[in-house]
Amino acid sequence: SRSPPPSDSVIIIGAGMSGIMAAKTLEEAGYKDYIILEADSRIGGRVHKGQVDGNTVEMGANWLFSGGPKSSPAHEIAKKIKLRTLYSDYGNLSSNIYKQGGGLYEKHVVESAFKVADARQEFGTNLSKILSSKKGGDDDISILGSQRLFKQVPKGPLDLAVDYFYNDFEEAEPTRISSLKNTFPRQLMEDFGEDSYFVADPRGFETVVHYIANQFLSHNNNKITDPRLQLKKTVRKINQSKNKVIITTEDGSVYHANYVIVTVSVGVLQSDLIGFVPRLPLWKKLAINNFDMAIYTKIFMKFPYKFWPTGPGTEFLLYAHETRGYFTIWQHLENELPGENMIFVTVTDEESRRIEQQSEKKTKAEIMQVLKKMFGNGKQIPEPDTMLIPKWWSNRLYKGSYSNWPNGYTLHSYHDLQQPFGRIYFAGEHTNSTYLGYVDGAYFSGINTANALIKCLKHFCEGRRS
Ligand SMILES: Cc1cc2nc3c(=O)[nH]c(=O)nc-3n(C[C@H](O)[C@H](O)[C@H](O)COP(=O)(O)OP(=O)(O)OC[C@H]3O[C@@H](n4cnc5c(N)ncnc54)[C@H](O)[C@@H]3O)c2cc1C
Repeated sequence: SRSPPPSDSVIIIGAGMSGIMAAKTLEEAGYKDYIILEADSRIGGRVHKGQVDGNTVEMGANWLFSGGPKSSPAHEIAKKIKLRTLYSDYGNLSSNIYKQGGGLYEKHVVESAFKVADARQEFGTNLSKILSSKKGGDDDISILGSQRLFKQVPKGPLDLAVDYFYNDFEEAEPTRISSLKNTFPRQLMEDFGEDSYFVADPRGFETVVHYIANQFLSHNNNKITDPRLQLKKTVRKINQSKNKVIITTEDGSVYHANYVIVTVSVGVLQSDLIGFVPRLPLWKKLAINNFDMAIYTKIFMKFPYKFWPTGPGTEFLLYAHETRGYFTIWQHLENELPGENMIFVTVTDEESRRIEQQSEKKTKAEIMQVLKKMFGNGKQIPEPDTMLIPKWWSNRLYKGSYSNWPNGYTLHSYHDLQQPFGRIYFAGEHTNSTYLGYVDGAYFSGINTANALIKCLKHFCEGRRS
């Protein structure tokens, strides 16, 4: 276009929860001159259903939370649209932990391991509160560091499996890495509650994002027709000058606007998918590259028949191996998808990276070994008919699952991560310090960043120019 763009035009990069909420916030404030550029052929981003032989599973976000003093906006919408969710009951886990070589640990043995894990967490949470109460102080320690200080470092397969369940199952990174101060207490659970509900609806969790989008983008039969949403547009360059931004996509399209909101994951920002002209300043590059993108992988399997226990109190199972995080956390899907003979295992971090790089055949063989130990009991067990291994890390549009705050990363750096640079604003799960890593974090980040931009359009711009 030859004519100069109107002075309040905005481009939003990414149509995940944060991008959709940023657009909605602009729209409701009367700023309708925006375009959303999304690389994928769908909206929703990391809220993404998959199919296993016709059964819907959630490859990305899966749990919603409740029972706390505040309510989770994602959960509220899920209730409104009657999304099917099932309460995750971990209460019987002490009867469901398998030894490395097979057989269950005795309940009382596991219960004392849980007691120690609870004590570690309590010590860590108290220490974290002390560290946080020092205003402006940068003192922090890793979760593992706090366990050392408590003279209670996990060792042995059972203790490692329990520690992995308490920590990595949520942060998706090892305790050696995660910041104690910025992890405990887990603010999301303090606010929204610890009761977790597993989304199991054939429409998928992503219906929540669609529901929001349909409130302000024109649509027809559930398909968004609004020309301001442009799918299959992978942004490769953001060129910023004094008066505007020029955005180039992979297919050669060029877009002009006055401001841009970048909602891609911190993993994508760490990659070279999007080139910035001029380059991002050092303070911004440090903030981006010192933060962590964790990896969390659910490997879904459908078998010809069930050879694991079903019925009350059996949904969650742990496998305790001497290698921390080696196919530790299992969940069967008998409640969600009865009669479908489905189960999944969760891996994180280096195990996720390893599995993404090796053949499915190799992964299947490893899993069969584990399943044989857990449930074989000398009997033959069948191979899965179908496996689904999401590859969040290899996918250039995500480069991981969700962000995690590493020990040593200061509040000052975090502020730099959130800060706009000139006309470039940042949103996304990783920019919400309260609910970092969650769908609700993405939700609020979209609102907050759009509001900061609206403030700029109205009177005052925060964006540092160098
Ligand atoms: C395996 C897994 C499990 C999870 N479990 C939970 C859970 O149980 N509960 C929970 O609350 N949260 C969970 N999360 C986290 C949650 O899914 C995310 O925090 C949230 O969805 C992130 O939203 P976002 O808008 O910040 O980012 P995204 O959803 O990543 O949106 C960014 C969008 O930008 C697009 N994009 C990337 N690069 C470009 C480009 N160059 N040009 C154009 N578009 C681009 C992407 O395609 C994407 O659609 C999980 C995530 C994963 C992956």
